[in-house]
Amino acid sequence: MDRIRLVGGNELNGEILISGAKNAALPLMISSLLTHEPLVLENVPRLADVKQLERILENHGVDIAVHGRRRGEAEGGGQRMTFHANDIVDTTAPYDLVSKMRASFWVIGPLLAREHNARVSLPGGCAIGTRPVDLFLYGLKALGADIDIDEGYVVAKAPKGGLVGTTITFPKVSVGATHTILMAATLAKGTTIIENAAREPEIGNVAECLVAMGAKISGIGTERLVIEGVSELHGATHEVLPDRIETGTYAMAAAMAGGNVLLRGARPEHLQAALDTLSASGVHITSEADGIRVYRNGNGIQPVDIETQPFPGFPTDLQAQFMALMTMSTGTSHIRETIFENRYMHVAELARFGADISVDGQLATVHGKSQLKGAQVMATDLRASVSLVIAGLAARGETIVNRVYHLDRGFERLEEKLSRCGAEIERLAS
Ligand SMILES: CC(=O)N[C@H]1[C@@H](OP(=O)(O)OP(=O)(O)OC[C@H]2O[C@@H](n3ccc(=O)[nH]c3=O)[C@H](O)[C@@H]2O)O[C@H](CO)[C@@H](O)[C@@H]1O
Ligand SMILES: C=C(OP(=O)(O)O)C(=O)O
Repeated sequence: MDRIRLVGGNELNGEILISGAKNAALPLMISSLLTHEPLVLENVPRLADVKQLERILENHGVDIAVHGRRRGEAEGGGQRMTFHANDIVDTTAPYDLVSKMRASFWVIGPLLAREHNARVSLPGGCAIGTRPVDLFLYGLKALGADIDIDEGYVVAKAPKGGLVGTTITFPKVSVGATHTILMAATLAKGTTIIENAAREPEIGNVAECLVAMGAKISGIGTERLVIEGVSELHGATHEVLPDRIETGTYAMAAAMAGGNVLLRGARPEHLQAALDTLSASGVHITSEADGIRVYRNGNGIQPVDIETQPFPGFPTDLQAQFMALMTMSTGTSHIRETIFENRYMHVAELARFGADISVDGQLATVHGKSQLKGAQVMATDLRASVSLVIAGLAARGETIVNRVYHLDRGFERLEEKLSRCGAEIERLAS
C-alpha cells in the first residue's frame, strides 16, 4: 500500500490550482442517468471516487469518454468527460461496487425516475458514523415508490406511470437525500417541493445542470426547492464547481506551515464560515480576481471555537483539518462535531505528533502546543487523512502517513500541489 513521506518545517509559497469538487462531480455524473442524450461535464477531477463511479455507471450501460483537459494542463486542470446513458441496461447497483462509496447509492433516484425500478445495495463511504438512508427512503416513498429491503439491497418500484410529485419535508438536512430526491423529482409527474433541503453549493451546481438538461427547478440555493416534473430531459454541457473542501484544506495547510499561497479558482462564498474562522485565528485571507490568497508570516495562531453545521455553517469535511491547525494554537479551542457521531478518528493519530486533545462525546478540546513532532501515522478516512498531512507539514522531522488510498478518493495530485509550493513531500509506492 502506498504511503506518504513528508518532512515538516518548510513554508508554503506559490499557487495551487483548485480542482473540480468531488462532491459535485459525483452527483453530476449520476444525473447523466436521467437522459438518453450525452451529458458533457467539464472540470471533472481525477480521483479514485470518480473512477469507482465510472464503473458503477458503466454497469448501468453508460458510455463514458474523456476528451482531455480544459485548463491548466500542466497543473492538472479538470477533465472534460461525456456520459451517455442511451440505454439503461441494468437497474441493479451491486454490493461490490456501491459498498466502497456513499454517493453511489444516489443512483437510486434517477434509475427509479427513468426506469421505474431500481435495486441498489446499501452504501459504504467514509466510516464516520452509522450513516442511515431513512431520509432517502422517506422521500422516495413520498414520491409514490414502493420500497423493500432485500438481502442488503433497497428494491424500489415506482407506481404505474412513474413517480408522482408531492411536498417532502425533511426532518433533518441531508446532502445525499436532497440530491437524490431532486434528481428523481425532475421526471416525476406534477410538482415536488423539497422543504429543509440542503443548501451546499454542490446541490446548486447539480440543480443548475439539471436545468440545463431541461428540468424546471426554482429556489436553487435555498432550503425550499420546487421542481415541476417534465416528461424527459436532454443532453447538456456543464462545469463542475471548484472544490471548497480542497480549498479549505490548503488554506489550513498554509496557515499551519506559514507562507503565502494563492488558491487559484477558489470561490470564497462557498466557504465563508471556514475563511472567517481562519481570519479569527490570525491568518490573513484576501479575495483576489482569480482566487483566495492565504498568508501567515510567523504570527501565532489564536484558538477559535467551532461547531460543524450544514452549509452555510462550518463544514464537517473541514473539521479534522481545522483540529490539526488548532493543535498549534496559543491556547485552548473547542470543536463540536454535530453532523456525524464518529468523526474524531484523527484525534488518536494527531496525538502521535504530540497533540493534546481530549474528546467528550461530540466535543473535542484542543490544547495548543508550540511545536508538533513528526510521526508514523495511519489514515482512517478521507478528511482525517489530509489532517495528518497538514500536521506533518508543520511538525519537526519526518512523518509517514500510511493507508493513503483514503486520500486518493478526494485529493487530486496532493503531493504535487504541495511540493510545488515548497513542501518536502513524496509518495512511497508499495
Ligand atoms: C459525497 C458527498 O457529498 N458526501 C458529503 C455528504 O455526505 P452525505 O450526503 O452522506 O451526508 P448527509 O448530509 O446525508 O448526512 C448528514 C447527517 O444526516 C444523517 N442522515 C443522512 C441521510 C439519512 O437518510 N438519514 C440520516 O440520518 C447522516 O447520518 C448525518 O448524520 O454530506 C456530508 C455533510 O456535509 C459530507 O460530510 C460528505 O462529504
Ligand atoms: C465523507 C466524505 O465522503 P463520503 O460521503 O463519500 O464518505 C467526504 O467527502 O469527506
